[in-house]
Amino acid sequence: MTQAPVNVTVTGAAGQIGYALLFRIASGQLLGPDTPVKLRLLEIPQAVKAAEGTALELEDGAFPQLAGIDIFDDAKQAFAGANVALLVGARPRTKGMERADLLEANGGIFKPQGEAINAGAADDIRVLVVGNPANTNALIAQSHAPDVPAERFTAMTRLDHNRAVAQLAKKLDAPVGEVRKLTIWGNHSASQYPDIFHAEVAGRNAAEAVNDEKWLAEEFIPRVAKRGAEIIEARGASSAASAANAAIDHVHDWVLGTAEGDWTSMAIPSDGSYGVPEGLISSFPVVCKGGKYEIVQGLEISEFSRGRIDASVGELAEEREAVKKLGLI
Ligand SMILES: NC(=O)C1=CN([C@@H]2O[C@H](COP(=O)(O)OP(=O)(O)OC[C@H]3O[C@@H](n4cnc5c(N)ncnc54)[C@H](O)[C@@H]3O)[C@@H](O)[C@H]2O)C=CC1
Ligand SMILES: O=C([O-])CC(=O)C(=O)O
Repeated sequence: MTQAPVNVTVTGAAGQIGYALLFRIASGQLLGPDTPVKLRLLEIPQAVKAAEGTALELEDGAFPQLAGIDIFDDAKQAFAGANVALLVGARPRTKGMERADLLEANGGIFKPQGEAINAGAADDIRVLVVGNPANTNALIAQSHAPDVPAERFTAMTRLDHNRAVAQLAKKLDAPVGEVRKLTIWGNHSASQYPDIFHAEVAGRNAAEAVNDEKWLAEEFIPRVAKRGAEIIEARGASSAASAANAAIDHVHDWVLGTAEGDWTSMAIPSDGSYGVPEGLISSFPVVCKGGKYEIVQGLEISEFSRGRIDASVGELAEEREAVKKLGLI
């Protein structure tokens, strides 16, 4: 390891995703085993002590890739020099809260974090927003970082992607490693559209192999889209280790590339491809190479898919209007 350490800022470090995520980063799974990392943890003042406890445990891991840990309750300091930023901390919805209240509460978090990224992050900063509502939180942060290229702000739909891969593999009784080219379109919400029409399983077209539109419409799509709620119901808490795993996958593939002959799903600022209004942070099929992502072009979109993509993208456009009205973007 002769390389200079990469600064990775993680917000919400004392939360449940943070706890699962930090050990994976420290062990070299985010950026590869040869890249040393320095962790910069951001928490609210009341949770700094808990983050310090996690830092003690990280130390006890004796990870050769971990070059240091700093803990902050100030965003400007936490993002100073950041090369990778994982924005996990967010305000969860509580009883009686309307969607607009949630957007407003999160605006109070993602606006100053966007400003802090703009002020002090490294030139090669890459941002992944995990905290919900992830797509629109990413839009808020991005709009307050005018000096950072817009495409560096992304939101996480990789958990949805991985969930869809697993469900499809199970249906076809195939190993997950045989599933390729699946796509999540739209918002990380129940309106998302997991698309298997271009997917392949063991080299065969997945939709043809499944050959069961009823299963697709009534089981697969709702199961993937509502998996978050299913986990909450079963575990009594929202997905944490699987969300951390997906965050690792997202950044790993963005920096180190997607596998040859495959693609992944990332929520990224739309360039207008596939009729998604420009600027919305919406999930697309992407290929990553040389540290950059590119939308997979030229896929044929059936009527079945079109309606579902439009519905999810419509929801994103409504969220954008709502945060505009609140003066958050
Ligand atoms: N995009 C996705 O696929 C998924 C997103 N999520 C979302 O990720 C977020 C985090 O989930 P958990 O870790 O389970 O929540 P958690 O409640 O266990 O942890 C959140 C942490 O964020 C901290 N925090 C709050 N405001 C902060 C701020 N301004 N700066 C820094 N830290 C702050 C809190 O103190 C807390 O420690 C939630 O919004 C959740 O809905 C969860 C699963 C999947
Ligand atoms: O549903 C939730 O609250 C957490 C989440 O985003 C997911 O598991 O996909």
